Amino acid sequence: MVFLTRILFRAPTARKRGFVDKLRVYVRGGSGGMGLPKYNGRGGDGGHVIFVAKEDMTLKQVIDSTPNKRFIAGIGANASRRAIQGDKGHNLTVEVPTGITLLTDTKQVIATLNQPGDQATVAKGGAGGAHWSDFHPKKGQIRSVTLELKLISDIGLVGFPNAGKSTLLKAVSSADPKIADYPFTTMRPQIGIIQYQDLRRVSLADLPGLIEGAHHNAGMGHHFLRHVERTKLLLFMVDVHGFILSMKHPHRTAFETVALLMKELELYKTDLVDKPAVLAINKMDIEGAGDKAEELLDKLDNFEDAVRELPKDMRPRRQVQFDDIFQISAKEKQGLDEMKGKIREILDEKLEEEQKEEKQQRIRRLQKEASFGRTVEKTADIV
Ligand SMILES: Nc1nc2c(ncn2[C@@H]2O[C@H](COP(=O)(O)OP(=O)(O)OP(=O)(O)O)[C@@H](O)[C@H]2O)c(=O)[nH]1
Ligand SMILES: [Mg+2]
Repeated sequence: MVFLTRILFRAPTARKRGFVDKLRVYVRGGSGGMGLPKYNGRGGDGGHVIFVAKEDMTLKQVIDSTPNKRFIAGIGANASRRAIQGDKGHNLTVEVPTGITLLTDTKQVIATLNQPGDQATVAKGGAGGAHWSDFHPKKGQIRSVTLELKLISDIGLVGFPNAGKSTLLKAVSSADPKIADYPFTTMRPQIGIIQYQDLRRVSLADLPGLIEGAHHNAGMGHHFLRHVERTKLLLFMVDVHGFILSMKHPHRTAFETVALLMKELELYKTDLVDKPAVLAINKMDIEGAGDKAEELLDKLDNFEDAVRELPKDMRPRRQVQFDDIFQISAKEKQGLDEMKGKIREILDEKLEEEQKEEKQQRIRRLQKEASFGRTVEKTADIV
């Protein structure tokens, strides 16, 4: 029993399983080369450290390739009698996963590399010595950079532990996640692909379960929520029977888990609450589920009143508006086809809106360019 309790309450970290989604590295641009006063020679500039996004790359591979996590570019060559202009130091190009955000120690974003081939200079080389610097070279830029990986997926699954998220992922995609009857079975995000009959593919990310206080690092913490930041749709999932972490913890009803999920989301980032979202009420195959689902739907319909009945620290400030609510059994594969169909409609609508918006932006840009062209012509006429 003592052993079991330990398993249940240890807040596991994904790192233990070798999954890395955050990495801090040291980067240094090359120093410039010395100038040569006698011949007015100029030292070569130091090389830059450049991060470039590559598809199918993991942060683990970055560590494996450079275990000391230090990336240093080449120094510029000194000017000499034979080479008045010293050679430039070589740039160091480091391949990193696509979907990486690069941050300074003060959490300022240096760049986000969303597409394969996107690149960012993370440490500039120092200028070579020349007459304007008294022939003294400059040092290269030195800093620590944190690489944060955000998975790219169409749909992000958000739910308490044991809600059945992994069971759903397995039921609707070819992914084969671990499923078990204890909390925090999933310890790292995993993506599955839902393939529709017309071959349209939609990706679904299964994340470790969230519990109340996740923002204080309870359970697995809420840092995995970063992986839903760029999803197009949030799929909330609740066990219709609610959740209990252990006998020592209070039982939370399905409505309470929904409210707590909304709260954790807004505590992580307020604008996550505005993302399109749907709710899956799971485990409808178990006896008594119908009444409990009714109760939940009722409370969602009267959200403000229902929330007021909750203790203050459990109340979300804002309500996530669900575009649709489904009653399913992930285990028995009931209601999944309908849910998949509706989800696809929502995603397609969103895609259409995005394309329309892109088109309008293009038109606006072209109109702007055209009116700029006219202005230039008019100016030319006047001259
Ligand atoms: N009766 C029933 N059991 C289900 C259903 N969906 C999942 N379960 C069971 O619920 C337990 C938890 O399922 P998981 O899919 O591992 O839950 P999870 O949300 O991924 O949990 P974490 O990874 O811990 O966050 C397992 O024992 C599943 O077999 C369902 O629709 N009906
Ligand atoms: Mg799971």
